[in-house]
Amino acid sequence: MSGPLHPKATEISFVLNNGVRMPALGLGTANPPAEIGRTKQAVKAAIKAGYRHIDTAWAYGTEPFVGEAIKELTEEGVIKREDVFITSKVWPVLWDDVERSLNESLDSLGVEYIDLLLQHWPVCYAKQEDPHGINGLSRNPETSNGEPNYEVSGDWLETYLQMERIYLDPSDERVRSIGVSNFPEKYLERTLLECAVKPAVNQVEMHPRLPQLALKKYCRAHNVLLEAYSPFGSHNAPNVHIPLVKDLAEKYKVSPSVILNSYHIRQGSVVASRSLNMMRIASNIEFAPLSKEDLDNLDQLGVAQPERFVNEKWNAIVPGFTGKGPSI
Ligand SMILES: NC(=O)C1=CN([C@@H]2O[C@H](COP(=O)(O)OP(=O)(O)OC[C@H]3O[C@@H](n4cnc5c(N)ncnc54)[C@H](OP(=O)(O)O)[C@@H]3O)[C@@H](O)[C@H]2O)C=CC1
Ligand SMILES: O=C1O[C@H](CO)[C@@H](O)[C@@H]1O
Repeated sequence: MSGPLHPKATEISFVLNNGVRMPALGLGTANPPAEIGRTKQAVKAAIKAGYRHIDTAWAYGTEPFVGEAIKELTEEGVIKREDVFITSKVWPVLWDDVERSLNESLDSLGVEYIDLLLQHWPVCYAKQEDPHGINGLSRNPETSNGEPNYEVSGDWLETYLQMERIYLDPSDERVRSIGVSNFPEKYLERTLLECAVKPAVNQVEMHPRLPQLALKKYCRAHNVLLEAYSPFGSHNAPNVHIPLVKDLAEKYKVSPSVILNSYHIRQGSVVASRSLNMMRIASNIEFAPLSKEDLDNLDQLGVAQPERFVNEKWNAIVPGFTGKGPSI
């Protein structure tokens, strides 16, 4: 008899604070612009490999491809719509127009509802027409001197308040859960104080080089499920080369990326990781039952010197952000 059997990452799910069940492992789709055309095949391969959670966003430009993949697999009888958990997000240019963002996402995805709508960032961007942007809007609008063009009179909480009104309307079935992304503790605190619906999820950059220990403690205490993004360190996956990660991959006989996904799932967090490579999508479904000591050792990697891989120009203005922003 071989060692104790444990589930694959794709067989693990968590129950959100509103009772909705969310698969622990999501396929990320923030693909580089040149690779966006590969999204459909990656989503189809992931679902055939067992993934039941796809992470996308209004801002990625990949929603139509995610939708095509789900439509084709539904027509082939591989899945039904209700088998797949779809997350999308409201980008800062539509901070004050959640209706538009949600309707454009539903239209692009070709679905009647999404399972989790997130406020992408607690930031208000100005709207600037851009025929080469997302649905006619510039994704990262800039002023004439090349600075980010913020809507300085905007209150970032307005986005979540609009999401909450949609979520609480009993006649509106477009969204099953609402949450936030890139909210440091202070922002969560204000949201919990001023809003009626507690965010189900806070999706943040999180990995051994950015363990987010304080935020993890806060979210746990307030029953907000933490979801890790960029677990591999984003483009080119720098985290797969961390010596401790490679040692643990040897120990548990899995790939380093499975260690990086399991690091979150083992601690009760959801994780969204991306791959366009069919072999890696298939092997990333594995799970390693990391020990408490393994987890603590991985956490320590980022305590002394946190490293953030996803840097937006506004990292510097979102207080409470850990790690370096482009201008810090
Ligand atoms: N809310 C937010 O603000 C953000 C959300 N996200 C979400 O999180 C998802 C994941 O984060 P993301 O930044 O995309 O990057 P990840 O940390 O998931 O890393 C993606 C990279 O890892 C590589 N990779 C995947 N599997 C392996 C493997 N087994 N071995 C070696 N390399 C591997 C991929 O290359 P290859 O394709 O060749 O396998 C790709 O280059 C995003 O796609 C998005 O959905 C991301 C950033 C911000
Ligand atoms: O969700 C997101 O993805 C990109 C980085 O891949 C980032 O700009 C945004 O927050």
